[in-house]
This record gives sequence, structure tokens and C-alpha cells, in this order.
Amino acid sequence: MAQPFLEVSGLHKDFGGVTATNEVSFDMSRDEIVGLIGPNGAGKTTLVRLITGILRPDRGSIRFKGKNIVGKKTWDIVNQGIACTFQNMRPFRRLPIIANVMVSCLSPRAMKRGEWVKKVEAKAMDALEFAGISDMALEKASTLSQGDLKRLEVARAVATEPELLLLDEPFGGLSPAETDLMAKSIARLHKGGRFGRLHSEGPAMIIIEHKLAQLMKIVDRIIVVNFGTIIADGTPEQIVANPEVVQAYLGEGGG
Ligand SMILES: Nc1ncnc2c1ncn2[C@@H]1O[C@H](COP(=O)(O)OP(=O)(O)OP(=O)(O)O)[C@@H](O)[C@H]1O
Repeated sequence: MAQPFLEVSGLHKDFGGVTATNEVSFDMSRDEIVGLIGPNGAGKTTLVRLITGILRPDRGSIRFKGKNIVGKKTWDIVNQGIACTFQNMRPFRRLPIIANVMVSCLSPRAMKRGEWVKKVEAKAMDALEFAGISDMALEKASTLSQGDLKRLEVARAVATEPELLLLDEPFGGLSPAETDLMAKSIARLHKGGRFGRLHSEGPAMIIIEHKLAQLMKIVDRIIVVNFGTIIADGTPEQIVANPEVVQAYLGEGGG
């Protein structure tokens, strides 16, 4: 039987007395976009941080394309093809926007595709163009609005040409029009193809998001967590009809 693309099994993480991730298990395939939802503090960001190696689980396993990645350094995990964006964005504020993306282009993963330094600027520009902020390439990152910072995050992640992209609240702080544009970019990225010198692998994605109406338009499947535990896993239609999800999250005005 084929290995699942991503296989999370019995993953557990406590912070002192708080269980942030409680024996979480799920698989996903190479072609999926999975939404990860749940109330504030449910453990969504912790799960993404465990997958990217920023946090180490107390127990459990994470296998990416059949290989264990628990205990690997984040740079090694990026190199294997996983990239993420963060809810709290921390660009190199004093560097021009394009330099922020060039840093990602210099990851060993991006370099081994034959992209040497002289090509890096052009490739970073293509990533900015993909994200819709190439006109601001030479301005300092500190000048960016919340919405444009989100776009910079996406450009930085996309520049590593990931096979699995983890997006933490990509619509957070965006206006309805900006949210629509971001949703379209995400869908376009998932389709894959060439954007100038940048090749999109058409990454699988896990998207944490509270804006459910917009999220549901782009995902194949939704996983719901509450108190660190998966309480539902299904299609958007199944999730909105699930009484436990309605009680734990949707009923309190989520989305
Ligand atoms: N570094 C940490 N130290 C201590 N507690 C933490 C840490 N990170 C997360 N927690 C706790 O773990 C739980 C899960 O937090 P997490 O940020 O993963 O939730 P979330 O679902 O992403 O929330 P939100 O929707 O508000 O972003 C919360 O109770 C949080 O306070």
C-alpha cells in the first residue's frame, strides 16, 4: 500500500499543565487542501509548529513521504519540502522586501534546483509577483500593511517551492477584497505550474483559518480540534452539519 504523504500519529504536547495537542492522528494525501479549525487556544498553531519542527512533541510520530521528521531541525524539514507561514509575521523589517524573499531562495532546497545567486533576485521577484507585491520590492519590509505582510509571508514560503505548505491564518487582518485575492492566489498555487522562474509544485496545504466561509471555498477537507483533540474530520458539508462541531465552535459565532 502506498505511504500516506503526511502521517501524524499519536502526537502529544503539554505545556506545563496545559495539553495543547492530545494524541492527534491523521493522514493527508499529496493532492489535498485541509482546513484546520477550532476555537481560540484549541491547539491549531501548536500542531503546525510540531510539524515544522519548531516544537518537539512529548510523544507521537510525524512521517512525511514515509520518513520520520520528529527531532529534525526546521531547516532540514524545509529542505524536505515543507514550508509554513506564521500568524505573527516577523520579516527582516530593515531589509527591502525583495531581500526578505531572497533569503528563502537561498535555502538549500531552492539552490539545489540550479538557482545560483545571480538568478536569485529574479526568482524572488517572481515570488513577489505571484503574491501581488512586486511593485514594492525595494521598499523596507517595515513599511508594509498587515495585508501586504501576509503576502510577503506567502512569497517567502512559495520561494522554497514546497510540496506541503502550512498557512496560519492567511486571511487574518485582511479586508474582504484582500481575502478574496489571497484565496484566489492560494487556489492558483495549489494547481501548480510555472510562474516566471518560480515553479509551483502545486503543494498540498494545511490552512488554519477562522474565516470559515472563505476557507470552505478552497479546502477539500476540514479537521476540527478542540482542547487539543480532533473532534471531527470530513468534507466542509459534513463539518457544518456535525452537532459536536456546532456546539464546540460554530455555535459560538466562529467564522
Ligand atoms: N509556548 C507555549 N507555552 C505555554 N503554553 C502554550 C504555548 N503555546 C501554546 N500554549 C497553550 O497551548 C494551547 C493551544 O494554543 P495554540 O496557540 O496552539 O492554539 P490555537 O488553536 O492556535 O489558538 P488561536 O486560534 O487563538 O491562534 C493554549 O492553551 C495556549 O495557551
